[in-house]
Amino acid sequence: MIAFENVSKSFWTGRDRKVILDQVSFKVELGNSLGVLARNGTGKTTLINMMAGLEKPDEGKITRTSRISFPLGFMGGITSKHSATENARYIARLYGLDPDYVESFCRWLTGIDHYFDQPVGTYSSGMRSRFSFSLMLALEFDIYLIDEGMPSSTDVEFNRKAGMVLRQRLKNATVIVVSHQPRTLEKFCRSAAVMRNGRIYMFDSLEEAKRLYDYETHS
Ligand SMILES: Nc1ncnc2c1ncn2[C@@H]1O[C@H](COP(=O)(O)OP(=O)(O)OP(=O)(O)O)[C@@H](O)[C@H]1O
Repeated sequence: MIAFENVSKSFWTGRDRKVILDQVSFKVELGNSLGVLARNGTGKTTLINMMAGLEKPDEGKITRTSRISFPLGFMGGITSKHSATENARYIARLYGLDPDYVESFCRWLTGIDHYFDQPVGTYSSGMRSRFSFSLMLALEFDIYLIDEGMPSSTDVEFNRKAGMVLRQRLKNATVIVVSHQPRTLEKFCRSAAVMRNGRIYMFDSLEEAKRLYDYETHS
């Protein structure tokens, strides 16, 4: 479970305050995957980072009682000067998992062959995003945090394997996706919310959320 209680967050832009959340309260229970619709620049990444514990609220309380992933695509835990092998084994130890399992899972999923033993700094952006996604899937969380859908990979074999593993994980896991596109949320979510003007409006279905979002977008 993730619960926000009276959470506020804003940034000083040099001229005024950009309000991301203003006294917001909501809860995401296990099994109730949530999609949050928000227009670009409203604070999607900030919201996901707060759920992951990467950003602190200015006020209020965020409670996490489950194993919550880092945001999909987040490279913060990965060191560029070390190889994928070293990173995978180190991160496995941090999470109390078998390093042999995590290394071989990531090798299989990324399909980057001998580059797996080269420094991550030498990878293309596609290779990096495949590696960080494979790590997230190797670690098995209760709640997966996804910012704007799947990583854009042109590797057909990776997309096939990653999609298969993700579907398997989602049978037991809960997903929170933030996106500006309702289509991204359709695949994953049972309930939906709209984020705008520092507030989060919760709905039981994506259809209801889309009505408010479309109204906002077109008005
Ligand atoms: N550390 C920061 N300092 C100042 N302003 C920030 C900071 N982080 C984010 N912002 C501002 O807060 C707003 C929301 O940023 P955020 O990246 O969360 O939005 P987003 O909805 O994910 O954006 P996009 O759709 O463009 O990816 C933006 O105007 C951004 O410039």
